[in-house]
Amino acid sequence: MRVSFIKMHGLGNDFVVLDAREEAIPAMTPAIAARIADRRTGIGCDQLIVLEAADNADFRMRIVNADGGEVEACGNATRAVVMLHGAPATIETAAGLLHARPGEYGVTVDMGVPRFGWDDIPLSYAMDTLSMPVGWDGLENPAAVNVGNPHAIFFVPDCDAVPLEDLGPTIEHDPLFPRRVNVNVATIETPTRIRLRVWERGAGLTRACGTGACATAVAAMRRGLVEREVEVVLPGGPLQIAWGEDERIAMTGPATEAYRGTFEWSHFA
Ligand SMILES: N[C@H](CCC[C@H](N)C(=O)O)C(=O)O
Repeated sequence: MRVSFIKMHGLGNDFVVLDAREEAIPAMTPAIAARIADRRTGIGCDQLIVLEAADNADFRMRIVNADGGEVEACGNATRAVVMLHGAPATIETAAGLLHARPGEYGVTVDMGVPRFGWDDIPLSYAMDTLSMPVGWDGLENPAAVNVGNPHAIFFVPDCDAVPLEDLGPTIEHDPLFPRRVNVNVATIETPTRIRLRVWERGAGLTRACGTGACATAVAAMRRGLVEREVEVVLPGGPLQIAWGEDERIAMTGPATEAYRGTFEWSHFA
């Protein structure tokens, strides 16, 4: 069966988008997803995004990491699918309903209210999630935030100097994080600007991470390091993050369609 796809990215965090609303696609298993995402033998992407019809939303968005694991949230992909939709949208995700709208500066997504409880992250046992009494080879005292998905955030003098390709997988798979974790290393440049690199759960180093930018901005605000509206600069470019008085996070940034194509499903099944 030939399947159509759209290759998209948000600041270089790239996606293979399958629109199953009109054209049904065969069952997506973790193994099939990982084969499609493989950059050498597949199409290649950080995440696979499957759009489905939804009863109480404009559509449902399923997010599958490059390792085949289905996860709750993806900020950059949310902007991408809303750009495809071309109008304000309510999107059903495993983390709940998201609201988003295209605008002059890209797409703005209401990412909802972040959670900070140790069991909301989740962590394996109770601890202060604003400054956790843990460390890994020089990365110490992270914050933890759940923005639909779990994030650990380390504030460091120079995020570019951190060997994230080595420490990322170690922290991602630490038993402290029963659902694993996205690993963020951030440098506060000014009260309105944060530099960020992310090792993503199930995808590795990416050019950008929307949920990572949201989690990092909120953690920095909770620590009094930045204002309530900041620019988060990732390797792929900047995102604007605001944390409103209503406790909801607004993320604004670009999304890009790269190309469209088709592939033979049986090649990956
Ligand atoms: N790796 C993330 C999912 C994708 C998040 C990232 N691509 C974003 O833009 O938020 C996780 O397992 O929670």
